[in-house]
Amino acid sequence: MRKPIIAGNWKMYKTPKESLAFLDAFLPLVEDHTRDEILVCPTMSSLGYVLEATIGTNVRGCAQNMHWLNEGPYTGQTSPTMLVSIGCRHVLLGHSEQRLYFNETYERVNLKLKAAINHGITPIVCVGELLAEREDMKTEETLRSQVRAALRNISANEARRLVIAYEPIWAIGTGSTASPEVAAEAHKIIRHEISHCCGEQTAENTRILYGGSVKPENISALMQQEQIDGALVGGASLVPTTFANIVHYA
Ligand SMILES: O=C(CO)COP(=O)(O)O
Repeated sequence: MRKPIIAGNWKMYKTPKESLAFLDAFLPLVEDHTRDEILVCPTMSSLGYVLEATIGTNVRGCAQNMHWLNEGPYTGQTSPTMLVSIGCRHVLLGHSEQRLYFNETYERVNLKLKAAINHGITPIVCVGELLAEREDMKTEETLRSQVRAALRNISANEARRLVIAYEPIWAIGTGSTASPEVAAEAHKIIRHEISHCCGEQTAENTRILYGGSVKPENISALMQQEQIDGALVGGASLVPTTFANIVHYA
């Protein structure tokens, strides 16, 4: 059984004060919820506050990125040991906004993935095709090569905690969600490639989340697909009641 994850990616929104105000409103709305793991991913400046405010609750704070080394002359970066030191046990890796605007590559995602695993941090690796790739019938090829590059030299044992997020770039922030069938088809391709890289059992156990214009109105149809094990929510996770509704309708 794969326990679903509902994660809210706050991107570059919310100061520490706004993050804490969100949690004040949100935590009571989901406090009895045990069916899914619930994550929020604030910016680095808010992460410590969020981690502290969620101690003893069913919500966890997740970093939006990290470096693969423990320390060094890398301005602007945060290391896995630094995340662990503030109690952070989840990280997003290879988000499309990192890939599109900050030259993130799957070679680096692979290094980060290994570092996360070595530090006991659950990695949520993002993959997903551009609209042009979908239109050129290159979705399968793109997803397979992304998964293969991210999972290079990762053993089945290391991939135990792996989570993948399928986020088609054409669905992010556009309001046009992938249909449940289209998403499920992509998840099947991803699961197949995981099986290729790390074995069938790993593929069966890996949670694959869908992301891209998830809202309270479309979450339950998406979650009805056997292949879809949760959601990575952007814009709709910024408002406590909206995100709580997504958690409840999932
Ligand atoms: O990028 C996303 C989550 O990581 C999706 O963003 P939206 O839900 O705003 O489309």
